[in-house]
Amino acid sequence: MEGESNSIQVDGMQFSYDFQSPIFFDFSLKISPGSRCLLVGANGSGKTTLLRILAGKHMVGGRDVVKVLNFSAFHDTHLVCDGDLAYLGESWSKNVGSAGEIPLQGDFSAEHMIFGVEGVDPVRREKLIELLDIDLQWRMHKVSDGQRRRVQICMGLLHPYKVLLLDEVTVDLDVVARMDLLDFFKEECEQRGATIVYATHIFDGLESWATDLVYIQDGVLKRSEKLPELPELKSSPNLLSVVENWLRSETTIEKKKPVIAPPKVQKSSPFGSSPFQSSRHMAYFR
Ligand SMILES: Nc1ncnc2c1ncn2[C@@H]1O[C@H](COP(=O)(O)OP(=O)(O)OP(=O)(O)O)[C@@H](O)[C@H]1O
Repeated sequence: MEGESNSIQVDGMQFSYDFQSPIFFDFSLKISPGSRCLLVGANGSGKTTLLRILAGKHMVGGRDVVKVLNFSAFHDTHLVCDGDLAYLGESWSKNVGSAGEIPLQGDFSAEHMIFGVEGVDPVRREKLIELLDIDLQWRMHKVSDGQRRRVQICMGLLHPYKVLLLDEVTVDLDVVARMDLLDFFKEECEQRGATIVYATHIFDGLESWATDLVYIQDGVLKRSEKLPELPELKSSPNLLSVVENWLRSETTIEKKKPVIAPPKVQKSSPFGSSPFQSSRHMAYFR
């Protein structure tokens, strides 16, 4: 089967928040194993939404529409439970700490947070603590945003994922931490065949880091290319100027037409019946 060769495969996806018109309409994407794929696009183009869908946080379509490692991102919960699929997104910055998306109240040390994750290879844990220069005595409610972010990243990487989804997680990191982390990710892809999708607006040092580039505009896939083969990169000084040119020359995409009427809420189902609607309410139980 063709899908087996891709770490991520999206076929004809449609997604809308609540009863709004679809952000994604007939959206398809393939990402191969070992890729370090940059996901770029203007603010509001759908990067976070796409990553959250890939992370299994929204139910979209049927089992075959959004596949990660050839399993359904939403339905096959073992992807996340076994650590094969990891997602690093929303910042903990406004919370003391966090267990997934649940904010924690209280005085926790970095050690308490990191060593609270079970079933972890101690060598990998030590490596990450060292890489991210984490002081285990840090009190999570007193550290800086960047220090808190390091603990969040460390916890998210403790299990050796096969697919890692990153939603601009390096934004609070200093340049040394950022570059060290990018090197670590590269090593993970090259040595273990891990696949990384990284949504970012910061392109420093990424020309030689990324293998693939996906550009979306208003939920539409505009480009999906191998980075070394990107023609614009041959005539531009860097990736920043390539992406800047793309975003500056964006013209309004004709509004996508919803193909489904807003579902009538049926008595038998509190959530309506359309398989295309967002099912965030279900994600809350995960
Ligand atoms: N929870 C939500 N409910 C309704 N609409 C939403 C929700 N989250 C995002 N949107 C809308 O979906 C669209 C895509 O948002 P998304 O956050 O995916 O964009 P993005 O590309 O990640 O943007 P940024 O670069 O600013 O992070 C935007 O128009 C946004 O207003």
